[in-house]
Amino acid sequence: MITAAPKTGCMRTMLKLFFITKFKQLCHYNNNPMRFHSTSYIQPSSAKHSLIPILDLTNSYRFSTDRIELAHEIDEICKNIGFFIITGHSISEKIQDDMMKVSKQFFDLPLPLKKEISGSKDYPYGYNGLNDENLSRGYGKSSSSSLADIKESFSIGPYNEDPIRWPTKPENMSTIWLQYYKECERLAQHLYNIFALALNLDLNWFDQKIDTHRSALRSLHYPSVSLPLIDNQFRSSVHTDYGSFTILKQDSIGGLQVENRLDGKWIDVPFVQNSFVINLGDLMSRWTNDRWVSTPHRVIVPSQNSKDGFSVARQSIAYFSQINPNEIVTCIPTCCSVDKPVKYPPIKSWDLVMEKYLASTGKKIK
Ligand SMILES: O=C(O)CCC(=O)C(=O)O
Ligand SMILES: [Fe+2]
Repeated sequence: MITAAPKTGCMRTMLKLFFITKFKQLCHYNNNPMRFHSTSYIQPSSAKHSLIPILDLTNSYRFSTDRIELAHEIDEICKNIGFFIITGHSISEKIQDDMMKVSKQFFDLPLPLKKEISGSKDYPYGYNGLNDENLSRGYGKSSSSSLADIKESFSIGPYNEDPIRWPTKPENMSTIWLQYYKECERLAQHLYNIFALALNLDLNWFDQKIDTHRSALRSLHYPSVSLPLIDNQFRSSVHTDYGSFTILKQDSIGGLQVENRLDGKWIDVPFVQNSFVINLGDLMSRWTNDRWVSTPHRVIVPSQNSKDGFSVARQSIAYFSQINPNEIVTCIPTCCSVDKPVKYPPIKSWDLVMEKYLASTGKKIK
């Protein structure tokens, strides 16, 4: 339960907000709009849709007033762009580096070894090769690409459900992946707590919805290819993520872009050392009755990162946070009212996710 802050705490928070607002105004006029927390206080409305805010979580782990303040900021961001970058998240750089390294070793293996574990309708994880996926097919809008994404990936599901199918090499893959998965699980729990506050719910409202979650961890490799690409071909074609939200680690190569919903222009997601990109998925948007948005994004080959007519390879790691597979997704109580009637019929969370997954892998086209 959230308890009301004592009056002195209230005063302190108000004063703090006042000074933060003033500080942010200064930052803004110094042409540095990216490095502060909120989008809500000073930016013109178009900026709410065209900046990827950077949030430092450090104090939100320690002080409830900071958690509440952060929750307000996150609510604004999730209403407008649904993407933000977090620092101060408590996942060590060593664990992140190990995960990148072991994934690279896997992708460097000969194709038959990588294909030992392939995904199917019954096991939607394992290896997906260069022609296996077109994310925009699941997205199904006119801006979709008809060409496969130029990427390969390896994914796992939860460690406490069916046994995970591991490749035979590299040997330490399972240890490092499980460690990374569990760190993301912890970070996701913290984010759910903040999301609950942002939606005016009890801090622990999401706990029972995620205690048997079926989140997936996926490592992505975008190989070096000769340029120029065929028109309309992408490393990851335009899509929205399917589930609750994504915790993404990207390397410094660049190329991840988010669509500005107001003018359709593409916004680059900057690389920030030791950070994660958080973006909402379709399930969260539906669950909140569209109070929060699941924003289209894609990965292009950035022109500044090519060498001798070839693109430089890129790597990323995505943890797709899902809720319990049997949870019925129906409007979160604080997101619907007489003025905001429920928009969507109830649906089982796993059905929602699988529908899109199968469409993007061509196993079932919508
Ligand atoms: O690799 C990235 O930066 C983003 C990948 C992505 O959006 C996805 O797999 O859903
Ligand atoms: Fe995505």
